[in-house]
Amino acid sequence: MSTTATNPGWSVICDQVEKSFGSKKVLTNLDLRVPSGSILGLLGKNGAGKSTLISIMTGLLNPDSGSIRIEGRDPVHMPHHIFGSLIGLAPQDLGIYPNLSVLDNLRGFGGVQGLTMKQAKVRTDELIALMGLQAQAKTPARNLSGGQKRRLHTAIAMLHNPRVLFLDEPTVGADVEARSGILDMVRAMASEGTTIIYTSHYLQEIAALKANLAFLIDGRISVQGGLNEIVRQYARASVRVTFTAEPPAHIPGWQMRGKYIEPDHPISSPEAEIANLFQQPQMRETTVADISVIQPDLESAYMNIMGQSEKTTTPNQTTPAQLTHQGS
Ligand SMILES: Nc1ncnc2c1ncn2[C@@H]1O[C@H](COP(=O)(O)OP(=O)(O)OP(=O)(O)O)[C@@H](O)[C@H]1O
Repeated sequence: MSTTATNPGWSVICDQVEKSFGSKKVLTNLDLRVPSGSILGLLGKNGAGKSTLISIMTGLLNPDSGSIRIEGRDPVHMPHHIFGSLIGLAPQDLGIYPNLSVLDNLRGFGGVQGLTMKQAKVRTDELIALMGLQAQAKTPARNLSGGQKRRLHTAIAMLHNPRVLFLDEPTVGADVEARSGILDMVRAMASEGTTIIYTSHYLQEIAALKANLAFLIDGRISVQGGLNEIVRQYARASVRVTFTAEPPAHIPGWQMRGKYIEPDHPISSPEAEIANLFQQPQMRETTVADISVIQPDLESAYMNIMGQSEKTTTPNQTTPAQLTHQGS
């Protein structure tokens, strides 16, 4: 069956996926759809099940139940050669040969992934330039810095230009420069039409990639949508009023945080909150050092989404509204 005939527009489809380790249920009734050619930021707390889900989507782990399609095919039963050409995976643990140079790692893995020697050479040169590792091309991988190793590891998953690329925390341990190099590589792959599933705890990276977002909470994708859509729906503006000395005694609707106070509730108009604050009698005896308006952003949305999930007692009831996949 052709991909387009069965799943027009979807690179990844997970339906009702369940996975437990012993008595521990990690994924439960998980549904996920990822449009072809998009970048998905898969977000969730430590231990939420992101790596487990990636292992299932890449056929390394069997689900207990449910169905998975990658480009219309079941990853578990896919012939090895087709699987290899469709999927690229950079897991969290580094997979490079320490005694081989950067060049030989890339050319060697290129051969394993079915590239001809000529293709492997061309692609290796491209990736070395993209990674900014020209000066280290002949350096044994064991002598690279942590961030350089991480770049090499990520590049290996990209060698064969897979249709779907899974990157599990690709910037862990990377410094600012290495991180920027990895983001450039991801953008380059996305611009070629590769679908990318990207996990990270660095929200700024997800924002910089303009990725769509999926929040894995209590074993399922509880919220999914475009970046702007998520920020619009879940992030809140706030205001922060800092005092030169001690903040005033308790003001209803505000909470103290050291030398500053901020509203203890979601606000719709920062200006109205500030005007209201200055009408309070407690404010007469104080000297204000600074008033800042905090704009709604992904971090605020993340905290609100996670906060909502903590207030629920039953899994599968995490948010009142579930967003669609589109938009950014
Ligand atoms: N092979 C395994 N055997 C038993 N438990 C496992 C196994 N693999 C994962 N787990 C458990 O499943 C849960 C989900 O782990 P997973 O690594 O998928 O989370 P994660 O969201 O990727 O976390 P992190 O952000 O810390 O990388 C954790 O409680 C983990 O201990």
